[in-house]
Amino acid sequence: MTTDTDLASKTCLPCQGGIAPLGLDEARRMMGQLDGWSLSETGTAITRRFAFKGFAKAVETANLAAWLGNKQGHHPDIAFGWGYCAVTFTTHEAGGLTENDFICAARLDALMA
Ligand SMILES: C[C@H](O)[C@H](O)[C@H]1CNC2=NC(N)=NC(=O)C2=N1
Repeated sequence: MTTDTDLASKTCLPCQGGIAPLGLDEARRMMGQLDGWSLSETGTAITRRFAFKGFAKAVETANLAAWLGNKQGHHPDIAFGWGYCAVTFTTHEAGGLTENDFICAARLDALMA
């Protein structure tokens, strides 16, 4: 999809309070630009669960997601253990999803590809 490339080439804007989160319809529309991510039931977060055959890859992925978050100034919630790493993006300042979450998701996908 060409739109994936577009999202991954964007840079997160600093999050500020008072920003309205994307509505559920808009969030669903944005999901069309990502593969492998799932939208939370409330439409306020997106998660991708990476599966591996061991622990080292899970740790590597957690580190990569943390590095990306620091670089973009937009920080994911990360859970990992043997065989998996789950990365969740939401915009705390907005109380839901913003384009920043989709940018970081697309950037992580590009790094993992
Ligand atoms: C000032 C700074 O941009 C904000 O505190 C950032 C930092 N990282 C963040 N990360 C995420 N995931 N959501 C935020 O709202 C957020 N806010």
